[in-house]
Amino acid sequence: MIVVEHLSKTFKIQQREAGFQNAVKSFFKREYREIRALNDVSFTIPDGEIVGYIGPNGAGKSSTIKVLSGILTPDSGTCQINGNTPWKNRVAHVKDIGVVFGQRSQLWWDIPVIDSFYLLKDIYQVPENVFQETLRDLSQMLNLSDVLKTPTRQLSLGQRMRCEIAASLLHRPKILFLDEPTIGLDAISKVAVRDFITKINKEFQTTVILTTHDMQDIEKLATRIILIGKGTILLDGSLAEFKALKQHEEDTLDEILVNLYQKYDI
Ligand SMILES: Nc1ncnc2c1ncn2[C@@H]1O[C@H](COP(=O)(O)OP(=O)(O)OP(=O)(O)O)[C@@H](O)[C@H]1O
Repeated sequence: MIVVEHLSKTFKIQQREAGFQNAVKSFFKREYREIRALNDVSFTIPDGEIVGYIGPNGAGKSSTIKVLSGILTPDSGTCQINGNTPWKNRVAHVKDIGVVFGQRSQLWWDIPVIDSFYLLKDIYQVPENVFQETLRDLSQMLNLSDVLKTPTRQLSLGQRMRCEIAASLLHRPKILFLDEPTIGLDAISKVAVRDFITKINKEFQTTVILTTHDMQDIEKLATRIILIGKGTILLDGSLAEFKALKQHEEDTLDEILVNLYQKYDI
């Protein structure tokens, strides 16, 4: 169970005008602008749910995932995930969660994928027999046997993403945070990733929070949608409720979303 209450996070960004004079000026007097990345964010997610966490660029999606993973400490608010506060009980918390940031890698770049997996096994202290069993299952489900001996830097994006997802699940977490897991993937890889997420959710009741700009991911996977804009939760409901917001019969999910962005001016 994930319980998030009144999370807020503000970033201070250094600013200066272009040009040499302004560079010198800013060396002596720094000017900052504040960005409220999260503004009083609250939601509760029961075990086994797949939530689509959507919103425009810069809305606060990754910041939320970072707070929930314990990477970022909020300015205020609380978060309890299976009884742990992510940024306080980090060691206990990371055993419960898997995280994939589509734009970053958790695999070591120059070594074969299987070696990265063994390093993660040691980091998470996964017993040998559990590791072998999980590795076999994940390799089968994600079709990894051909790529395990390849260094990460030589993998295609789709191959790497399948390895990233496997890496996040080697310690059998109950909760999976996926930040843009299908970004840049071709149709075959997208479908493979979506099928896999559906499968682990059905088989192991894994709770999934998924951020994506691909509304087909949402349609295929999410039973619930949370819309965030300018750091504020604007909508929280079922996929059916989201679809019911269409203005014309032929509106796609993207068009419903664009209408909402316009309505909320985000
Ligand atoms: N480390 C940081 N320092 C300063 N500002 C940041 C930092 N991380 C995020 N921000 C700002 O916080 C806001 C929310 O960013 P965030 O990455 O959470 O958005 P997002 O919804 O994930 O966007 P996208 O869809 O583009 O990935 C943005 O305005 C961003 O510039």
